[in-house]
Amino acid sequence: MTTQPDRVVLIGVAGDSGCGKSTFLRRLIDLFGEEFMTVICLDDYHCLDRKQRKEQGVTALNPKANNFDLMYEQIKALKEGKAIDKPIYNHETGELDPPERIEPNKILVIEGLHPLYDERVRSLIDFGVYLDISDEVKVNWKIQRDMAERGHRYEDVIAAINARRPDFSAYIEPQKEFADVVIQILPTQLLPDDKESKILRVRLLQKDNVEGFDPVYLFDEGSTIDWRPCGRKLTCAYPGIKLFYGPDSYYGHDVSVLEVDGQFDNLEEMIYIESHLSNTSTKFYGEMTELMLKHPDYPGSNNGSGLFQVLVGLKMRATYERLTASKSPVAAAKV
Ligand SMILES: Nc1ncnc2c1ncn2[C@@H]1O[C@H](COP(=O)(O)OP(=O)(O)OP(=O)(O)O)[C@@H](O)[C@H]1O
Ligand SMILES: O=C(CO)[C@H](O)[C@H](O)COP(=O)(O)O
Repeated sequence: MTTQPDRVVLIGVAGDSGCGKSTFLRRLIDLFGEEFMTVICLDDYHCLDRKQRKEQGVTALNPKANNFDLMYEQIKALKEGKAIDKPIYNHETGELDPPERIEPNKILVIEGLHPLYDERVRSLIDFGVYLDISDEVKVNWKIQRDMAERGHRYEDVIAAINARRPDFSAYIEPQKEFADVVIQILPTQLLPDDKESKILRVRLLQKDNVEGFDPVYLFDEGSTIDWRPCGRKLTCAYPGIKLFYGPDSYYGHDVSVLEVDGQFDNLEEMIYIESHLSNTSTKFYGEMTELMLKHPDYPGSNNGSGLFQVLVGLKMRATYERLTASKSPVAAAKV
Protein backbone atom coordinates (compact mmCIF):
# COMPACT_ATOMS: atom_id res chain seq x y z
CA MET A 1 0.00 0.00 0.00
CA THR A 2 1.26 3.49 -0.78
CA THR A 3 0.11 6.97 0.21
CA GLN A 4 -0.14 9.96 -2.12
CA PRO A 5 2.97 12.00 -1.27
CA ASP A 6 3.27 15.80 -1.34
CA ARG A 7 6.81 15.51 -2.65
CA VAL A 8 8.48 12.43 -4.11
CA VAL A 9 12.13 12.28 -3.07
CA LEU A 10 14.26 10.38 -5.56
CA ILE A 11 17.31 8.38 -4.50
CA GLY A 12 19.72 6.75 -6.95
CA VAL A 13 21.78 3.70 -5.98
CA ALA A 14 24.30 2.79 -8.66
CA GLY A 15 26.56 -0.22 -8.85
CA ASP A 16 27.30 -3.47 -10.57
CA SER A 17 25.28 -6.60 -9.96
CA GLY A 18 26.37 -8.33 -6.75
CA CYS A 19 28.01 -5.29 -5.20
CA GLY A 20 25.72 -5.00 -2.17
CA LYS A 21 22.78 -2.92 -3.43
CA SER A 22 20.13 -5.21 -1.93
CA THR A 23 21.82 -5.11 1.47
CA PHE A 24 21.96 -1.33 1.30
CA LEU A 25 18.26 -1.13 0.34
CA ARG A 26 17.29 -3.34 3.28
CA ARG A 27 19.04 -0.85 5.55
CA LEU A 28 17.12 2.04 3.96
CA ILE A 29 13.84 0.35 4.88
CA ASP A 30 14.84 0.74 8.57
CA LEU A 31 14.98 4.49 8.04
CA PHE A 32 12.01 5.11 5.77
CA GLY A 33 9.68 2.17 6.42
CA GLU A 34 8.64 -0.30 3.73
CA GLU A 35 5.30 1.41 3.17
CA PHE A 36 6.81 4.78 2.27
CA MET A 37 9.58 3.53 0.01
CA THR A 38 9.23 2.17 -3.53
CA VAL A 39 12.23 0.59 -5.23
CA ILE A 40 12.56 0.37 -8.99
CA CYS A 41 15.24 -1.87 -10.40
CA LEU A 42 16.46 -0.25 -13.59
CA ASP A 43 16.99 -3.67 -15.21
CA ASP A 44 13.30 -3.27 -16.03
CA TYR A 45 14.28 -0.71 -18.66
CA HIS A 46 16.31 -3.22 -20.70
CA CYS A 47 14.93 -2.76 -24.21
CA LEU A 48 16.83 -5.73 -25.60
CA ASP A 49 16.04 -9.07 -24.03
CA ARG A 50 18.71 -11.69 -23.36
CA LYS A 51 18.33 -13.33 -26.78
CA GLN A 52 18.45 -9.99 -28.65
CA ARG A 53 21.54 -8.90 -26.72
CA LYS A 54 23.25 -12.15 -27.64
CA GLU A 55 22.29 -11.76 -31.30
CA GLN A 56 23.49 -8.15 -31.42
CA GLY A 57 26.62 -8.80 -29.34
CA VAL A 58 25.89 -6.19 -26.66
CA THR A 59 25.84 -6.56 -22.89
CA ALA A 60 23.11 -5.28 -20.56
CA LEU A 61 25.56 -2.59 -19.46
CA ASN A 62 25.55 -1.02 -22.92
CA PRO A 63 23.16 1.97 -23.20
CA LYS A 64 21.88 0.45 -26.47
CA ALA A 65 20.29 -2.31 -24.42
CA ASN A 66 18.38 0.17 -22.23
CA ASN A 67 15.49 2.53 -22.91
CA PHE A 68 16.56 5.80 -21.28
CA ASP A 69 13.75 7.80 -22.89
CA LEU A 70 11.15 5.65 -21.19
CA MET A 71 13.14 5.59 -17.95
CA TYR A 72 13.23 9.39 -17.89
CA GLU A 73 9.55 9.81 -18.79
CA GLN A 74 8.40 7.35 -16.13
CA ILE A 75 10.65 8.53 -13.30
CA LYS A 76 9.65 12.11 -14.09
CA ALA A 77 5.97 11.15 -14.01
CA LEU A 78 6.41 9.47 -10.62
CA LYS A 79 8.18 12.56 -9.30
CA GLU A 80 5.23 14.59 -10.49
CA GLY A 81 2.93 12.32 -8.49
CA LYS A 82 1.58 10.34 -11.46
CA ALA A 83 1.29 6.54 -11.61
CA ILE A 84 3.13 4.61 -14.35
CA ASP A 85 2.98 1.22 -16.08
CA LYS A 86 6.54 0.06 -15.69
CA PRO A 87 7.99 -2.74 -17.80
CA ILE A 88 9.39 -5.79 -16.01
CA TYR A 89 12.57 -7.57 -17.01
CA ASN A 90 12.35 -11.18 -15.94
CA HIS A 91 15.77 -12.50 -14.91
CA GLU A 92 14.56 -16.09 -14.99
CA THR A 93 13.39 -16.06 -18.60
CA GLY A 94 15.58 -13.22 -19.85
CA GLU A 95 12.46 -11.65 -21.42
CA LEU A 96 10.16 -8.71 -20.74
CA ASP A 97 6.97 -9.50 -18.81
CA PRO A 98 3.76 -7.44 -19.06
CA PRO A 99 4.10 -4.04 -17.29
CA GLU A 100 3.06 -3.42 -13.70
CA ARG A 101 1.34 -0.37 -12.22
CA ILE A 102 3.55 1.72 -9.93
CA GLU A 103 2.06 4.47 -7.80
CA PRO A 104 4.14 7.42 -6.58
CA ASN A 105 5.46 7.16 -3.02
CA LYS A 106 7.29 9.43 -0.57
CA ILE A 107 10.67 7.84 -1.30
CA LEU A 108 11.44 6.46 -4.72
CA VAL A 109 14.69 4.54 -5.07
CA ILE A 110 16.05 3.72 -8.50
CA GLU A 111 18.77 1.11 -8.26
CA GLY A 112 20.87 -0.70 -10.77
CA LEU A 113 23.48 -0.26 -13.42
CA HIS A 114 22.56 3.19 -14.77
CA PRO A 115 20.74 5.53 -12.33
CA LEU A 116 23.30 8.31 -12.88
CA TYR A 117 24.06 7.66 -16.55
CA ASP A 118 21.43 9.69 -18.41
CA GLU A 119 21.64 13.43 -17.82
CA ARG A 120 17.85 13.82 -17.73
CA VAL A 121 17.32 11.04 -15.18
CA ARG A 122 20.26 12.34 -13.15
CA SER A 123 18.74 15.80 -12.96
CA LEU A 124 15.72 14.30 -11.17
CA ILE A 125 17.77 12.61 -8.45
CA ASP A 126 17.83 14.24 -5.01
CA PHE A 127 20.60 12.06 -3.57
CA GLY A 128 22.86 9.64 -5.45
CA VAL A 129 25.21 6.96 -4.18
CA TYR A 130 27.63 4.79 -6.14
CA LEU A 131 28.79 1.49 -4.65
CA ASP A 132 32.33 1.05 -5.89
CA ILE A 133 33.75 -2.41 -5.31
CA SER A 134 37.36 -2.90 -6.32
CA ASP A 135 37.94 -5.63 -8.89
CA GLU A 136 39.76 -7.84 -6.42
CA VAL A 137 36.93 -7.78 -3.87
CA LYS A 138 34.26 -8.12 -6.57
CA VAL A 139 35.89 -11.27 -7.90
CA ASN A 140 36.10 -12.77 -4.40
CA TRP A 141 32.47 -11.97 -3.50
CA LYS A 142 31.17 -13.24 -6.81
CA ILE A 143 33.20 -16.42 -6.62
CA GLN A 144 32.04 -17.09 -3.06
CA ARG A 145 28.37 -16.41 -3.91
CA ASP A 146 28.08 -17.88 -7.40
CA MET A 147 30.03 -21.03 -6.58
CA ALA A 148 28.43 -21.70 -3.19
CA GLU A 149 24.85 -20.62 -3.92
CA ARG A 150 24.43 -20.93 -7.67
CA GLY A 151 26.64 -23.90 -8.52
CA HIS A 152 28.77 -21.97 -11.05
CA ARG A 153 32.31 -23.07 -11.92
CA TYR A 154 35.30 -20.89 -11.03
CA GLU A 155 36.34 -20.42 -14.69
CA ASP A 156 32.79 -19.38 -15.67
CA VAL A 157 32.61 -16.75 -12.92
CA ILE A 158 35.94 -15.27 -14.02
CA ALA A 159 34.90 -15.37 -17.70
CA ALA A 160 31.61 -13.60 -16.90
CA ILE A 161 33.43 -10.84 -15.00
CA ASN A 162 35.97 -10.41 -17.80
CA ALA A 163 33.27 -10.23 -20.48
CA ARG A 164 31.56 -7.34 -18.67
CA ARG A 165 34.74 -5.40 -17.92
CA PRO A 166 35.03 -3.18 -21.05
CA ASP A 167 31.40 -2.03 -20.89
CA PHE A 168 31.65 -1.65 -17.14
CA SER A 169 34.55 0.78 -17.59
CA ALA A 170 32.85 2.59 -20.46
CA TYR A 171 29.31 3.01 -19.10
CA ILE A 172 29.05 2.19 -15.40
CA GLU A 173 32.20 3.54 -13.76
CA PRO A 174 31.92 7.10 -15.18
CA GLN A 175 28.77 7.56 -13.05
CA LYS A 176 30.98 7.82 -9.94
CA GLU A 177 31.62 11.43 -10.81
CA PHE A 178 27.95 12.32 -10.41
CA ALA A 179 27.27 10.63 -7.07
CA ASP A 180 26.92 12.70 -3.89
CA VAL A 181 28.68 9.89 -2.06
CA VAL A 182 30.74 6.91 -3.16
CA ILE A 183 31.34 3.88 -0.96
CA GLN A 184 34.60 2.28 -2.05
CA ILE A 185 35.36 -1.26 -0.99
CA LEU A 186 39.01 -2.22 -1.22
CA PRO A 187 41.35 -4.91 0.08
CA THR A 188 42.82 -4.22 3.51
CA GLN A 189 46.16 -2.50 3.90
CA LEU A 190 46.60 -4.04 7.34
CA LEU A 191 47.77 -7.38 5.93
CA PRO A 192 50.32 -7.97 3.18
CA ASP A 193 48.04 -10.42 1.35
CA ASP A 194 44.39 -11.18 2.12
CA LYS A 195 43.55 -13.46 -0.80
CA GLU A 196 39.88 -13.99 0.07
CA SER A 197 39.17 -10.31 0.88
CA LYS A 198 38.02 -11.28 4.36
CA ILE A 199 39.17 -7.98 5.82
CA LEU A 200 38.15 -4.82 3.98
CA ARG A 201 39.24 -1.25 3.74
CA VAL A 202 36.12 0.83 3.14
CA ARG A 203 36.12 4.50 2.18
CA LEU A 204 33.24 6.94 2.18
CA LEU A 205 33.84 9.76 -0.31
CA GLN A 206 31.46 12.63 0.42
CA LYS A 207 31.16 15.54 -1.99
CA ASP A 208 31.77 18.91 -0.38
CA ASN A 209 29.63 21.98 -1.09
CA VAL A 210 26.44 20.09 -1.95
CA GLU A 211 23.42 22.09 -0.83
CA GLY A 212 21.88 20.60 2.32
CA PHE A 213 24.48 17.83 2.65
CA ASP A 214 26.98 18.14 5.50
CA PRO A 215 29.66 15.44 5.28
CA VAL A 216 30.24 13.28 8.35
CA TYR A 217 33.57 13.96 10.00
CA LEU A 218 35.85 12.52 12.64
CA PHE A 219 37.05 14.69 15.56
CA ASP A 220 37.73 17.95 13.72
CA GLU A 221 36.16 19.07 10.44
CA GLY A 222 38.70 19.67 7.68
CA SER A 223 41.66 18.15 9.54
CA THR A 224 43.51 15.03 8.47
CA ILE A 225 43.28 12.34 11.10
CA ASP A 226 44.65 8.83 11.46
CA TRP A 227 43.00 7.08 14.36
CA ARG A 228 43.76 3.73 15.94
CA PRO A 229 40.98 3.43 18.52
CA CYS A 230 41.77 2.23 22.03
CA GLY A 231 41.70 -1.58 22.13
CA ARG A 232 39.96 -1.56 25.51
CA LYS A 233 37.04 0.46 24.13
CA LEU A 234 36.85 -1.17 20.71
CA THR A 235 37.82 -4.82 20.74
CA CYS A 236 39.17 -6.17 17.51
CA ALA A 237 41.24 -9.20 16.72
CA TYR A 238 44.41 -9.20 14.59
CA PRO A 239 45.15 -7.22 12.38
CA GLY A 240 43.20 -4.55 14.31
CA ILE A 241 41.33 -1.55 13.04
CA LYS A 242 42.32 1.82 11.67
CA LEU A 243 40.23 4.89 10.84
CA PHE A 244 41.11 7.84 8.67
CA TYR A 245 39.45 11.16 7.91
CA GLY A 246 40.64 13.92 5.63
CA PRO A 247 40.07 16.06 2.53
CA ASP A 248 40.77 14.84 -0.98
CA SER A 249 39.91 15.53 -4.60
CA TYR A 250 37.80 13.14 -6.70
CA TYR A 251 37.06 13.70 -10.39
CA GLY A 252 37.88 17.37 -9.82
CA HIS A 253 35.47 17.73 -6.87
CA ASP A 254 36.50 18.44 -3.28
CA VAL A 255 35.52 15.51 -1.10
CA SER A 256 35.71 14.59 2.58
CA VAL A 257 36.93 11.05 3.06
CA LEU A 258 36.12 8.79 5.97
CA GLU A 259 37.81 5.41 6.02
CA VAL A 260 37.69 2.23 8.11
CA ASP A 261 40.23 -0.52 7.55
CA GLY A 262 39.60 -3.72 9.53
CA GLN A 263 36.58 -5.12 11.33
CA PHE A 264 34.70 -4.70 14.59
CA ASP A 265 34.38 -7.67 16.95
CA ASN A 266 31.58 -6.28 19.06
CA LEU A 267 28.90 -4.12 17.47
CA GLU A 268 27.76 -2.81 20.88
CA GLU A 269 31.04 -0.91 20.95
CA MET A 270 30.10 1.09 17.84
CA ILE A 271 28.89 3.71 20.30
CA TYR A 272 32.56 4.49 20.90
CA ILE A 273 33.02 5.27 17.18
CA GLU A 274 29.70 7.12 17.04
CA SER A 275 30.73 9.38 19.92
CA HIS A 276 33.71 10.58 17.86
CA LEU A 277 31.77 11.27 14.65
CA SER A 278 29.95 14.53 13.91
CA ASN A 279 27.30 15.53 11.36
CA THR A 280 25.89 12.01 11.40
CA SER A 281 22.29 13.28 11.00
CA THR A 282 21.14 10.98 13.80
CA LYS A 283 18.09 12.08 15.80
CA PHE A 284 19.51 10.89 19.14
CA TYR A 285 22.84 9.79 20.56
CA GLY A 286 23.28 6.09 19.84
CA GLU A 287 20.95 5.91 16.84
CA MET A 288 23.75 4.94 14.45
CA THR A 289 24.83 2.12 16.78
CA GLU A 290 21.23 1.01 17.21
CA LEU A 291 20.79 0.79 13.43
CA MET A 292 23.93 -1.31 13.07
CA LEU A 293 22.90 -3.59 15.93
CA LYS A 294 19.59 -4.31 14.19
CA HIS A 295 21.24 -6.44 11.53
CA PRO A 296 24.42 -8.14 12.71
CA ASP A 297 23.71 -10.83 10.12
CA TYR A 298 23.85 -8.56 7.03
CA PRO A 299 27.00 -8.90 4.91
CA GLY A 300 29.50 -6.24 5.91
CA SER A 301 27.80 -5.41 9.21
CA ASN A 302 31.08 -5.82 11.11
CA ASN A 303 33.14 -3.51 8.91
CA GLY A 304 33.11 -0.11 7.25
CA SER A 305 30.62 -1.16 4.56
CA GLY A 306 27.82 -1.66 7.10
CA LEU A 307 28.82 1.47 8.99
CA PHE A 308 28.89 3.63 5.85
CA GLN A 309 25.65 2.19 4.49
CA VAL A 310 24.01 3.29 7.75
CA LEU A 311 25.60 6.75 7.60
CA VAL A 312 24.56 7.24 3.96
CA GLY A 313 21.03 6.12 4.87
CA LEU A 314 20.95 8.74 7.62
CA LYS A 315 22.06 11.38 5.11
CA MET A 316 19.29 10.28 2.72
CA ARG A 317 16.75 10.64 5.52
CA ALA A 318 18.10 14.13 6.26
CA THR A 319 17.70 15.02 2.56
CA TYR A 320 14.15 13.71 2.61
CA GLU A 321 13.31 15.76 5.67
CA ARG A 322 14.89 18.89 4.26
CA LEU A 323 13.07 18.62 0.96
CA THR A 324 9.71 17.85 2.50
CA ALA A 325 9.93 20.23 5.46
CA SER A 326 8.93 23.29 3.45
CA LYS A 327 6.15 21.40 1.64
CA SER A 328 4.56 19.50 4.48
CA PRO A 329 6.03 19.10 7.94
CA VAL A 330 3.30 16.56 8.74
CA ALA A 331 4.40 14.28 5.90
CA ALA A 332 8.00 14.46 7.08
CA ALA A 333 7.08 13.63 10.66
CA LYS A 334 5.24 10.50 9.57
CA VAL A 335 8.36 8.75 8.26
N1 LIG B 1 29.59 -5.56 2.66
C1 LIG B 1 29.74 -6.81 2.25
N2 LIG B 1 30.70 -7.58 2.78
C2 LIG B 1 30.89 -8.84 2.34
N3 LIG B 1 30.16 -9.41 1.36
C3 LIG B 1 29.20 -8.67 0.81
C4 LIG B 1 28.92 -7.34 1.23
N4 LIG B 1 27.90 -6.84 0.49
C5 LIG B 1 27.55 -7.83 -0.34
N5 LIG B 1 28.33 -8.92 -0.15
C6 LIG B 1 28.28 -10.17 -0.91
O1 LIG B 1 27.73 -9.88 -2.18
C7 LIG B 1 26.54 -10.64 -2.36
C8 LIG B 1 25.55 -9.74 -3.11
O2 LIG B 1 25.07 -8.75 -2.25
P1 LIG B 1 23.70 -8.04 -2.59
O3 LIG B 1 22.67 -9.08 -2.87
O4 LIG B 1 23.42 -7.05 -1.52
O5 LIG B 1 24.15 -7.31 -3.95
P2 LIG B 1 23.31 -6.78 -5.19
O6 LIG B 1 24.10 -5.68 -5.78
O7 LIG B 1 21.92 -6.47 -4.78
O8 LIG B 1 23.33 -8.04 -6.13
P3 LIG B 1 22.37 -8.41 -7.36
O9 LIG B 1 22.22 -7.17 -8.17
O10 LIG B 1 23.16 -9.47 -8.07
O11 LIG B 1 21.11 -8.91 -6.74
C9 LIG B 1 26.09 -11.06 -0.95
O12 LIG B 1 25.38 -12.28 -0.96
C10 LIG B 1 27.41 -11.21 -0.26
O13 LIG B 1 27.96 -12.47 -0.57
O1 LIG C 1 23.92 -6.67 -14.75
C1 LIG C 1 22.79 -7.05 -14.55
C2 LIG C 1 21.97 -6.29 -13.60
O2 LIG C 1 21.28 -7.09 -12.70
C3 LIG C 1 22.26 -8.21 -15.33
O3 LIG C 1 23.33 -8.94 -15.86
C4 LIG C 1 21.37 -7.71 -16.46
O4 LIG C 1 20.21 -7.11 -15.92
C5 LIG C 1 20.96 -8.87 -17.39
O5 LIG C 1 20.30 -9.85 -16.67
P1 LIG C 1 20.34 -11.38 -17.10
O6 LIG C 1 21.79 -11.78 -17.01
O7 LIG C 1 19.47 -12.07 -16.06
O8 LIG C 1 19.79 -11.48 -18.47
